[in-house]
Amino acid sequence: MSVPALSLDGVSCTFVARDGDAAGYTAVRDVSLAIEAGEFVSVVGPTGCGKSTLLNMAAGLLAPSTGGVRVFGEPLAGLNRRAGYMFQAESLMPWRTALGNVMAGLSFRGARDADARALANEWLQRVGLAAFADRYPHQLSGGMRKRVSLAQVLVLDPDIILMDEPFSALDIQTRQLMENEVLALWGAKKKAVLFITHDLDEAIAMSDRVVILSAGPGSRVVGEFRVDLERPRDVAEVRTTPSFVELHKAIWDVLREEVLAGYQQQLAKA
Ligand SMILES: Nc1ncnc2c1ncn2[C@@H]1O[C@H](COP(=O)(O)OP(=O)(O)OP(=O)(O)O)[C@@H](O)[C@H]1O
Repeated sequence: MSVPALSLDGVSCTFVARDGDAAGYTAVRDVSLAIEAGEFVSVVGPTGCGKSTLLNMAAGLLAPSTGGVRVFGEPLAGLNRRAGYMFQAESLMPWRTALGNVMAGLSFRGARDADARALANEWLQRVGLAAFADRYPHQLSGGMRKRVSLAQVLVLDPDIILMDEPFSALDIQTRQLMENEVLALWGAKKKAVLFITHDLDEAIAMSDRVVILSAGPGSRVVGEFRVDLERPRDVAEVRTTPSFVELHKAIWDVLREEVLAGYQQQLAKA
């Protein structure tokens, strides 16, 4: 059997409470999830259930309180260096041009300037920004900045890509364009992807598998659905197919309960 690119093995994460509560707050409890090389997996769940916490553990930014993370079979200690991350927040360096931003990771890794420049230009071209290489982030649109971030991640050729609601700040049309671009790039050179979103349509349209987390505290996996929709997919078109609609209904049947539970908890906290 092949070794998964990424596996979370019975991970839990308890945050220490600031109010002196000795038990702290357990965001996720006993979650196991394996992503094969080349597989695109989305995790959905109600707001605040612990999706980002899972991703941060996979990135090595947060150590699990119990359980462990393995990367291609090796226990992860410290940062996950085989993974590239793309987060919801803007991550570009405002003092560097688009090209400078894409080159940065290569330079940090010790690449020769000319090589880094050539590869970064190649990636800017792939994400449709060849003509904008000299622009600074503030001179680019939100969608363009996301494209630069994408190039910044992919230029390093990571085996695993971790994405935390990367397009949630974009308008719907730009978002769909970006989703299609990600799928095209992923299809050309399949990597293991862990994609976090609260948008079920996006999760189904993009993924091979959708994993559902329960409402917190102590979120756990409450459902897992394989998405056998044909590829290549157009994220806007695929949503209108009967198989998509059927799958959406089946997943929503499970997710709805959790979303309602999460909402109730938020009201209780307020
Ligand atoms: N550093 C921290 N200290 C204490 N509690 C935290 C910390 N980080 C997250 N939490 C709590 O853990 C829970 C899970 O947070 P997380 O950000 O993983 O959820 P999420 O599912 O990604 O949320 P959203 O969908 O709103 O982005 C939340 O209740 C949050 O308040």
